Amino acid sequence: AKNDDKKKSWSLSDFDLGRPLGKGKFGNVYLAREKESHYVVALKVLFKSQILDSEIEHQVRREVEIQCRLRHPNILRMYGYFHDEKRIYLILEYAKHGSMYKLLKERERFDEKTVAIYIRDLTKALVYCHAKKVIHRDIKPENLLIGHNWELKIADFGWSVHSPSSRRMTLCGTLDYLSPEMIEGKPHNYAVDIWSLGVLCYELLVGLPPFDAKDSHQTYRKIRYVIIKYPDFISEKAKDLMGKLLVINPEQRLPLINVLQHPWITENAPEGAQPPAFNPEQK
Ligand SMILES: Cc1cc(Cn2cc(-c3c(Cl)cnc4nc(-c5cn(C)nc5C)[nH]c34)cn2)no1
Repeated sequence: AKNDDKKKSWSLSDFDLGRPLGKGKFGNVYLAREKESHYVVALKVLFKSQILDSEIEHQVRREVEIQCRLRHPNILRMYGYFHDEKRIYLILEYAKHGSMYKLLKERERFDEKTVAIYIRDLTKALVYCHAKKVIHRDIKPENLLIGHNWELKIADFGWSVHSPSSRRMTLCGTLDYLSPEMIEGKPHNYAVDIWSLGVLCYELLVGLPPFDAKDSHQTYRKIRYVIIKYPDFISEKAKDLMGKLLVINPEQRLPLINVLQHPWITENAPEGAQPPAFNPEQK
């Protein structure tokens, strides 16, 4: 029923609502099923009052306009949106296996072949975004969901912008993924996503982000001087790739296209290699 979800203007009565999937500051995400097709979606419900109060209306508008335009297997689809008097509803793809954040907590860390597959797929999604002049700016386990075939999907484009941008962002949430130029409020571009790809690679391999520290000042300092310790179980090739992504000068970071040709990726995540399935009982 591809074409009619273009023409159709949706409303809440088109859906049976299911359990809450996640709660956020501005609203919640519910499992939902479209009544006619029985198609299962994730319905993100945002309160207009909260949005207007917090002046993040432009952010929500941008999230919608950006995510509706992006079509990629490793980017969570937005099928449409609608609103009623009090709320805005975003009709999103349902990611069957939840967030990378939860999976990482459950498994502590992943083996190098699994991480290389995730990084390969995330890099392809970012190459696609950058080709459409979109920088995500908020790549971290909380914003990555796991689909039906255990494939990674970038979600939550609430922080994405069109490059270049120097929009001041209230530093809410973890600092661990911020690049040096964002910390210093300098104009930033696509290269911030290359930096956060390096941070994510480390966290998936080690189980902790590379600049983890007891307080934010220590984290700032570690980021600004790129102070990283690699555990001895990390391979030389993995360290080589992260060392080429976590570079202070944005221009000197390894371009995403070259990430796909790096030996650690080509040897651990050859074309066609799929992410492993993690069954809940498998501990
Ligand atoms: C508000 C608010 C909360 C969030 C974070 N968030 C995203 C989801 C979510 C989405 Cl958008 C799509 N598919 C999902 N699948 C799950 C899920 C599946 N399992 C087995 N467990 C969970 C959880 N969550 C999904 C939920 N919360 N963004 O804005």
